[in-house]
Order: sequence, then C-alpha cells, then structure tokens
Amino acid sequence: MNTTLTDDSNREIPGGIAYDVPKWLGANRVEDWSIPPDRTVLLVHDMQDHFVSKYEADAEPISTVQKNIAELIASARSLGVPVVYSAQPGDQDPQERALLTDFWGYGPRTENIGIIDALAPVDTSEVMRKWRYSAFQRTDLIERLRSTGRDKLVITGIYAYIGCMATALEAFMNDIQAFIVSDAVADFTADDHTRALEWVSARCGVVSSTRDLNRQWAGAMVVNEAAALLDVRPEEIGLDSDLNDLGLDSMRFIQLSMNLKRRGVNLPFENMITGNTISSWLAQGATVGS
Ligand SMILES: C=C(O[C@H]1C=CC=C(C(=O)O)[C@@H]1O)C(=O)O
Repeated sequence: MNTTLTDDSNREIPGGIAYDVPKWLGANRVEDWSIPPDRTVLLVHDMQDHFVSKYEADAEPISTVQKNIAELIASARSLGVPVVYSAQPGDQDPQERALLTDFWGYGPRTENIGIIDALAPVDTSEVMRKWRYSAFQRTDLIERLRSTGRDKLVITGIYAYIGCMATALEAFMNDIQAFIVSDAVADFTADDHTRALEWVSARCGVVSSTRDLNRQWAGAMVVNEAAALLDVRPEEIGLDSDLNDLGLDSMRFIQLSMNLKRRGVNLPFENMITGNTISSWLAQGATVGS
C-alpha cells in the first residue's frame, strides 16, 4: 500500500492548542477498582516532542498535564510501580504507517520523537516503540503487565481521544483495569478531552485524577512505612486500623512522619495527632508529591 499525499497540510495535527483542563464532573460506571502499587503499571503515552509541540508551550492544558504526569511518575517510582513510556518512531515507512498517513499525513520526523525532557525516562528499557493508536498494538505492554502479575494500567499523556482512549479499550479487552487520569491527559480541544473521559468511564475503564491516585498511593506508602516501623506485615495494617493499638507511640509517630517525608509523602505530624488511623490522616490531606 503506498499512499502519496498531494497536500499534507490538512492532515497535520492542529498547532497552538490551548484550553483549560476541563473539570471531570461525570460518574464512573465502575466504582470499586483500586490501584495497589504491586498490581499497577503507569503508562506515559506518546509524550514526545512532535506531539507535545502542538500545544501552546507553558499554557493550559499541557502545563498542568506535564506537572501532573511528573508527580505521578515520582509517586510510582517511590512505590516501585513500573513506569512505561510509549513512543512512535519517526520517518515511518509508508508500508508500516499504512492508513495513518491517510488521516495524519507523514507523521513525526526522527529528530522529534524523543520523550520531552521534563518527563525523561530513567532507562531506555522503559520505552516501547508504538505503531498504532493503542499502546498494546505491536508492543510488549501486555507481557510487561502479565509477567509481573499486574492487571491495572494508569493511563496518562496524549492524545486523550485517540491513543489514550484506544489503549484503555484494549486494556479492557485484555482483562486489564484501565484508569485514565482526567488532569494528566490532553487532546485537541476541551470537548474532545471530555468526550474521551466520558467514553472510557461509560464503556471500559475508570476516570481518576492525579490527586485521587496520589491519595490512594499515599495510603499504600503509609501502610508500608508503618509496617516497617512496627515490624509487622503490611497486610496486618488496614486504613482503619488503630495504629496506637499496634504500638505506634508518639515517638514513633514522629519517626513515621519523617520517614514518609523522605519517601515524598506529606503527612505533617500535626495531622497525625488528629487520629490514630491512616484513613483519618488521608482525610487531613496527606498526599504524595507536592
Ligand atoms: C499521539 C497519538 O498519535 C496518533 C494520533 C495522531 C497522529 C498520529 C500520527 O501522526 O502518527 C498518531 O496516529 C495518539 O495515538 O494519541
């Protein structure tokens, strides 16, 4: 198949994209999926110079999205949640690119396919080469999940109404619970952004937010740190366990707060004296990241 375009201009992705990140006001069809760190993978979808450059730099939505993705990457790394990047190749052979050329022209050039510096992977092994909308197509994403017993995928990046949505759908069809992060994805317009969230929440996944995910992960980190301090197994500590009963005295509270600070969890000591359970501390606003 050999598509030659006479005029590529009307297939290019529009440049100068700028819109306020829409507030997700919808409801998820599924409400009981969670993201334990040992069963979750964080996907950073196509945050490559070529695609990110379509946004107005240092403006909404991309400034907020980049910041939130960076926060989630930091949280994931501190919890041992694998971070996986998808990235499309440059100067694609028309035979390989096939129908994408009809929709999007010749696609990215090799010089523009790097992951943006602000979100750089720590190792090339974190990066999967992606040829189609879905990050599952012709990649080892499903093996990366299955081989480590992980069945939850947190999806961030661009574009929400294209590859992020396609990836969430294919996750669902592979029995993987997909979580699309409302303020860590972006598209061409606020409407397209919202459409992606609405479709995923109604048909194949859960819409979450950076704050919600960080609170869930903060809870997991507090459990891990408290268990280490009390020399018990994490499974013995629930979010509503009275940690005083488990031996967490005031000195150890201070130690726990300091240990958590080192792990990037903001759990000020004054919050902790409001109650003896992790859920009471989370209610005070303990989160991971800034
Ligand atoms: C960022 C994505 O790339 C696709 C969307 C627009 C243009 C594309 C291209 O030029 O190859 C990709 O097919 C995505 O899948 O969300």
